[in-house]
Amino acid sequence: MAELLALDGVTAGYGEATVLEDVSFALQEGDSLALLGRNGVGKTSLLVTLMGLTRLHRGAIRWGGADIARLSTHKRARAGLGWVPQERHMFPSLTVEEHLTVVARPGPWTLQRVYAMFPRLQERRNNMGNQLSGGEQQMVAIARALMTNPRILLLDEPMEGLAPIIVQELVRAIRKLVQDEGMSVIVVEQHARLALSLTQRAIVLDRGRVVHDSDSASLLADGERLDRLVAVA
Ligand SMILES: Nc1ncnc2c1ncn2[C@@H]1O[C@H](COP(=O)(O)OP(=O)(O)OP(=O)(O)O)[C@@H](O)[C@H]1O
Repeated sequence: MAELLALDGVTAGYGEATVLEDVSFALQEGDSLALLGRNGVGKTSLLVTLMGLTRLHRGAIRWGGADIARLSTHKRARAGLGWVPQERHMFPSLTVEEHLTVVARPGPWTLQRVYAMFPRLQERRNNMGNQLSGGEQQMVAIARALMTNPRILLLDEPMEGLAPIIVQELVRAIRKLVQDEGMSVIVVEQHARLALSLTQRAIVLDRGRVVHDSDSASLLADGERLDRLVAVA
């Protein structure tokens, strides 16, 4: 299958400060990646770098084979990078349905299909952004990214701060996206075991460097190693 995304020796950061060091990996269409590591190791910065919001000091980022280093965030989104940032950016004066329709672009993901993925959003479609629970906001954030018809979803700690029952609902939806719909995803998650159970491949960062790269199942099976890599010291 064709290469979707490739990072080649990416060193990036904020201004002169370097936060990511020599990060390399490649994903094919339909791949799912768990991006793990302790707090502050650079996971969010990696997603932000893919969106062009850090300074790329060295290395290359290829998207569908083309170098995207000079593309604006907006153009990267239009090119199919579906970013779901940690802050969910709800608009208090828009309904759920308006959140979804204003960003819609042609493609297989329609309002109907997104509602089938998140039935709760269909029930809440006339609610305003500020009348939603944290879990519902997270669903809107993912659904909104789907409405742009992305080729990959970049999910930044989608389960953070959510009640267990909502986490279950979200996990079911993400699993469906990955396994049944073949959606490419990168999931940043503090709940490492959960992220590993959702994905095929896992990368662990430590102080901005890749310190582990394997299939998710084998890291999940090696609990001792996993704890060593991601547990809070
Ligand atoms: N906008 C910014 N400007 C300067 N430094 C930043 C900025 N955002 C993050 N950093 C620094 O970059 C480093 C990596 O942070 P990042 O948020 O990417 O880590 P993370 O692994 O996602 O952590 P967490 O799980 O806590 O979100 C940290 O040292 C952080 O202080």
